[in-house]
Amino acid sequence: MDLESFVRDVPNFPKEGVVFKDVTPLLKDPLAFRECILRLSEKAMKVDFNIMVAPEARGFIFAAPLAFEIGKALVPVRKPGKLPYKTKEIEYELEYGRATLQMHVDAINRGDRVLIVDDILATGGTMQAIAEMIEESGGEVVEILCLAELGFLEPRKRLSRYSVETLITY
Ligand SMILES: O=P(O)(O)OC[C@H]1O[C@H](OP(=O)(O)OP(=O)(O)O)[C@H](O)[C@@H]1O
Ligand SMILES: Nc1ncnc2[nH]cnc12
Repeated sequence: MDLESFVRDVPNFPKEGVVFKDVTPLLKDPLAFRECILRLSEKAMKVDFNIMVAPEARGFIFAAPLAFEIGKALVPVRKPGKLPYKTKEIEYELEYGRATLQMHVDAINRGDRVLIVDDILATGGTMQAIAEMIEESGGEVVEILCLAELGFLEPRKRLSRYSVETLITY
């Protein structure tokens, strides 16, 4: 199945010059979404890790069924003010602006082996920020796994310290 055909380009969203990769057509097609989760599972099962970490909001959509499918722990990274316990946070830049993400201070323990999951890898800013929080907590990022990467933004250069796997490359 050609998963790429279920991702729609929306020019000039959320701002002029950005071509937004819209995954909602993929979510709306049960067979395509299922195929996507199974293909991500195949990749994730090759990795020796104990915790999956994913950012709000689109990361959750892919990480939750994936964690369920392969029986792994899931740690949510959220936008500010959403997590109820003590948090650590990081400010970062992504393709279309600046943002902040938070994680519970006790979510990652020293020695944890972490797989980070998201939908779109654009500049890699979001992944780099999450990796920093994980490493500050003593965890090791063993892989970054995303549905699609925007190769022309060269996220792999910025993430050269990490193993990066994706299903679609633009
Ligand atoms: O590689 P980058 O340049 O950092 O961009 C990628 C990030 O941008 C999007 O999230 P967004 O912050 O738009 O949040 P959302 O999932 O709530 O839509 C996407 O889901 C990734 O997390
Ligand atoms: N072009 C893009 N499409 C969808 N999500 C994104 N996150 C960052 N850049 C993006």
